Amino acid sequence: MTSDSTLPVHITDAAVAYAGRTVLDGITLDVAPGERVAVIGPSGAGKTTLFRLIAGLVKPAGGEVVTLGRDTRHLTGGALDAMRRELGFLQQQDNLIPQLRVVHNVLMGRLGHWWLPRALLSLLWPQQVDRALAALERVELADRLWSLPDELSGGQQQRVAVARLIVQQPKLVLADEPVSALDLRLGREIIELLGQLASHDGATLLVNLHTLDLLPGRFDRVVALKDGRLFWSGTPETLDRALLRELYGAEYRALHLDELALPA
Ligand SMILES: Nc1ncnc2c1ncn2[C@@H]1O[C@H](COP(=O)(O)OP(=O)(O)OP(=O)(O)O)[C@@H](O)[C@H]1O
Repeated sequence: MTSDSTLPVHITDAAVAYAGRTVLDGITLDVAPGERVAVIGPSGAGKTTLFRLIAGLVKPAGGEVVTLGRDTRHLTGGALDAMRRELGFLQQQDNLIPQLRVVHNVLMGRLGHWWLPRALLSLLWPQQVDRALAALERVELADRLWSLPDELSGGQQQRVAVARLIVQQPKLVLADEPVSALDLRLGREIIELLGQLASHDGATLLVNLHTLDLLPGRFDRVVALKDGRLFWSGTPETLDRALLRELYGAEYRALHLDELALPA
């Protein structure tokens, strides 16, 4: 049983250990429906592990993790599949299947909604092409319906991956460093498209973000992790330089955070 099963993410005092080494500890975090949350912190802080924990890919060594109303400690088989259907993933790269044309890659987002025969048929004869096209129009790639991923730039490939999320209609999107391989302008486009999944499609959004320039105006909340613990949480507007220095330590200069435009 859970104390609040209505939240997309409800984590209480969770810990994760890899081979006996604790990498997340004392994590308590609630995320509201439709909220856009950026997860930040230095390398090795535990950001990816937090996403894996929420997705049910790792089980908490202690505490409780409830994702989309389901306690991940007890999820197996069909219940796990059902939760994953409602979860959308976006990684830094390699989100697309290189052998499949854009239309098929986008329609992979429907796979979890289709019976197996329809899914197999779609690989030969794409089902719901109009749906793929509408999603590609939203990411301004309607003219690339029949391209192969290799024929697209890195930014275009990420936009196709966002189109796949649009057709999937996940309740919760976990985007793990989705713009780390892109320059600032292309990264901004992807973050804005992800934001529309929240504002237009009602999804809840968690983004592991290294590019802090993209925070203002695009996220409701920032959650900062350090050494496997929740270090700070607040709005992007309340982040200040002293806090970032303490959070990032030696990485502060290497990441050029002293050049970041901040209130103080
Ligand atoms: N499968 C694993 N087995 C053992 N240790 C792991 C594993 N995955 C991650 N770790 C360790 O857990 C800690 C947290 O890693 P994680 O990838 O979650 O950090 P992160 O904040 O996402 O880092 P980065 O920003 O560099 O990607 C690190 O010390 C890492 O070495």
